[in-house]
Amino acid sequence: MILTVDVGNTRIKAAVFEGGTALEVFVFDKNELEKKITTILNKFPICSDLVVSSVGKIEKEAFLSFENLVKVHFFTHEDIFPFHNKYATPKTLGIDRMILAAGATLQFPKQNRLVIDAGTCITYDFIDENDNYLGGAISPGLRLRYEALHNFTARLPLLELEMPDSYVGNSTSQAIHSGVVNGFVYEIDGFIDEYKANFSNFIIILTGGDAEFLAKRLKNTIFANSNFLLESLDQTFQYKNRQ
Ligand SMILES: Nc1ncnc2c1ncn2[C@@H]1O[C@H](COP(=O)(O)OP(=O)(O)O)[C@@H](O)[C@H]1O
Ligand SMILES: CC(C)(COP(=O)(O)O)[C@@H](O)C(=O)NCCC(=O)O
Ligand SMILES: [K+]
Repeated sequence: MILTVDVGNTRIKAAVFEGGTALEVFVFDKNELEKKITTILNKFPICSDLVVSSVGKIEKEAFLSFENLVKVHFFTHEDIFPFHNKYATPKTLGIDRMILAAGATLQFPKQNRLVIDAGTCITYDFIDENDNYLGGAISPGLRLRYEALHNFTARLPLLELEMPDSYVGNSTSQAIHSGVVNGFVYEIDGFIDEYKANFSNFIIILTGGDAEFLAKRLKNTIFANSNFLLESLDQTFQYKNRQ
């Protein structure tokens, strides 16, 4: 039994896995890390390993206090991944993107794969059928768009996510909702169309905090798997142990 932990820029997600199945998923804030991990390990005392990927401000040191309970594995660029990394700056590639690419490679062998992670940022990662990781894109996520409009202007309010009535926003708030929500959906459909035009066959994996919201609104039919990064951590850890 292993505990996987994904430290993103907004929240921490964790799951206990046994034989490839998530038994329970937890979502919490950075300042609750120590308390939550302790609670989880008390609930699942037969956990042998704690497997982490972090792109947030939390480093390996934050997990060292658990070393008397479990083996701690903090993924880094030095680990072995099941794809050929063609990124021009492999050392600066987000470790979350590497785990997503590894999960896609292991779970969907020998095909083109596009992973879209709609979290703090939207990340796009493409791994071709020969297991070459080619790169993708990074753009602001849904919440970040609302916050950026407010933080970098004098007159735009900070709004909570709401479905716009129309693409023609007829008030300041409707114009913001249209720009943020429709812009977010159009961008992702636009990228998918671009990949479709260039690759006859590929699978799309949609994940991240906004995946469920997004899946219902895309023109392209895609199922959301909010736990894909946690599943990929489990699979990449099993892969590493087979090497
Ligand atoms: N309770 C919540 N707190 C923060 N963000 C949330 C929450 N529920 C949904 N979201 C959405 O999730 C997105 C962040 O996704 P998440 O996967 O948590 O990010 P990260 O992996 O970067 O930490 C935000 O754009 C926001 O719209
Ligand atoms: C792009 C990211 C900020 C996404 O983080 P997230 O939205 O998952 O919190 C992260 O993958 C990162 O810090 N990447 C480094 C740059 C790169 O991947 O090229
Ligand atoms: K992301």
